[in-house]
Amino acid sequence: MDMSAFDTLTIAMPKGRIFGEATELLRQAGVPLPADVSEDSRKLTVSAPEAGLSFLLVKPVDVPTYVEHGVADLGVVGKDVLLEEARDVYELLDLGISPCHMAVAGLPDWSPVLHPKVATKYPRIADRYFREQGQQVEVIKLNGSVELAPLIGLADRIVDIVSTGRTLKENGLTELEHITDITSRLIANRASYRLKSGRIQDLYEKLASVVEKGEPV
Ligand SMILES: Nc1ncnc2c1ncn2[C@@H]1O[C@H](COP(=O)(O)OP(=O)(O)OP(=O)(O)O)[C@@H](O)[C@H]1O
Ligand SMILES: O=P(O)(O)OC[C@H]1O[C@H](OP(=O)(O)OP(=O)(O)O)[C@H](O)[C@@H]1O
Repeated sequence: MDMSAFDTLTIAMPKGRIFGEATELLRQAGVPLPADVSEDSRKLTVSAPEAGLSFLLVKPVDVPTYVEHGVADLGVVGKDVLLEEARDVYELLDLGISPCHMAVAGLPDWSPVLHPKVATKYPRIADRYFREQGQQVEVIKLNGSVELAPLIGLADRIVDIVSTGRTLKENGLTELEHITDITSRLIANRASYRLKSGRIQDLYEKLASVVEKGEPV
């Protein structure tokens, strides 16, 4: 039996790094994911009407936008994106997947300057971090290959994600300060959270129980 649009839950899924772990977690929680909710698929929206579910396959940084505007009821997204985008959404659950951390890094022989230049994909996080440290910096926004900046004199330091540490190591950089730990989160649209509370609560509980068991996804 197909459910009405009112009962359908739309979930914004991040393509890329988080995707595999996120879909595996949903499967473990008993969510029937259609075969074309897959990294190989070029489809951007997939529905499973019999389960009352619909999936949007989107860029990770856009997940909070879809959820804030209510075109998705729920989303899966990294805490880094939530901190950077500062969207008006509920953060429901730490899914514990795709762990990494945000750090300040630089050349090992870096010596302090009064107003360092900081290159980053995360200008808000960097701004807030250095403000809290009482340090004035000039933030330079980049969209990738951030580790290059100190090597070629574009910046004195970087703020970026560290996971294995391989990118820092291979570029001769060293981690200077740990800013915050990052994992992926389940987020919800504020109105959906009230209007679809039964379905959202049901999925929340199933996911929370999988996360609590802590089995590798
Ligand atoms: N080593 C890592 N580097 C970057 N993000 C990581 C890492 N490990 C886990 N993550 C998580 O994965 C998310 C980024 O995923 P992904 O790299 O697919 O997206 P993206 O940054 O939009 O990709 P792109 O590099 O194409 O711009 C981050 O928001 C973060 O929460
Ligand atoms: O500690 P590691 O395991 O090396 O992972 C960290 C690196 O991975 C990410 O870059 P990404 O691969 O997304 O490329 P980008 O330079 O295009 O952002 C991140 O921005 C770091 O550069």
